[in-house]
Amino acid sequence: MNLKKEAGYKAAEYVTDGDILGLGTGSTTHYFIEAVGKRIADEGINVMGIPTSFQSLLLAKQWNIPVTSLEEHDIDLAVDGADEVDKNLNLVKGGGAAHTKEKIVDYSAKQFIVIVDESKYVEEIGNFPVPVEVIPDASRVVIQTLEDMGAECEIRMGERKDGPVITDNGNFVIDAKFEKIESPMHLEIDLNSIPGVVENGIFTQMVDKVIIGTSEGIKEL
Ligand SMILES: O=C[C@H](O)[C@H](O)[C@H](O)COP(=O)(O)O
Repeated sequence: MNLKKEAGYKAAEYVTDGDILGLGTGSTTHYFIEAVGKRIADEGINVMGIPTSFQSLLLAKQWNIPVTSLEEHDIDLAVDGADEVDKNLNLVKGGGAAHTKEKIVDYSAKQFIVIVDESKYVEEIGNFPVPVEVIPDASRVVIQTLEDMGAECEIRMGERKDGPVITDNGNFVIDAKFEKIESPMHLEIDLNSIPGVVENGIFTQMVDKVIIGTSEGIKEL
């Protein structure tokens, strides 16, 4: 069973005619976008998408989902994946370096649904290093500050691209591994107060529902 696909297709059932959708990024959201595209083709529902990355923009175009922007519309429903989810609905996101636009879109939506397979559901977040998007010129001093906060840091490197990953916004990503995240809410705020940090991948607010694809079927939190 493809658990990411199960979760993505389940989330598409929550889409209603006329919705403005936030389109998350990643291999799970891929299936949500596909399922919405199929509903447009099969049922003729009338929706528009606001992409969170070039990846989701291209997928929306592939599935004939009309795209718009936050300049034009508010979002009714955002659907997005996650790298970790805990029982308090705290998330770590940004494994694909898309967390900055994702947070803007997801936090502004009237409803925010997270879709994951069961491997992402954890007791508490923090095993997955926290992605921190930084202005490139600030990366050395941001790393110093993060290390002072107890994190082990790496600038994320490209694959099939020499040098650092460059985000859709033209920045670097530092992956910061904390031994333990005592308070996700405070860490989310504290990281964003470091000069040079654009956004971090901890999401502690706004999640309305988590859809988990498990080998025993869909579970919803
Ligand atoms: O930057 C990427 C996003 O936050 C993704 O939503 C997250 O990494 C989960 O991706 P996937 O569904 O591919 O595991």
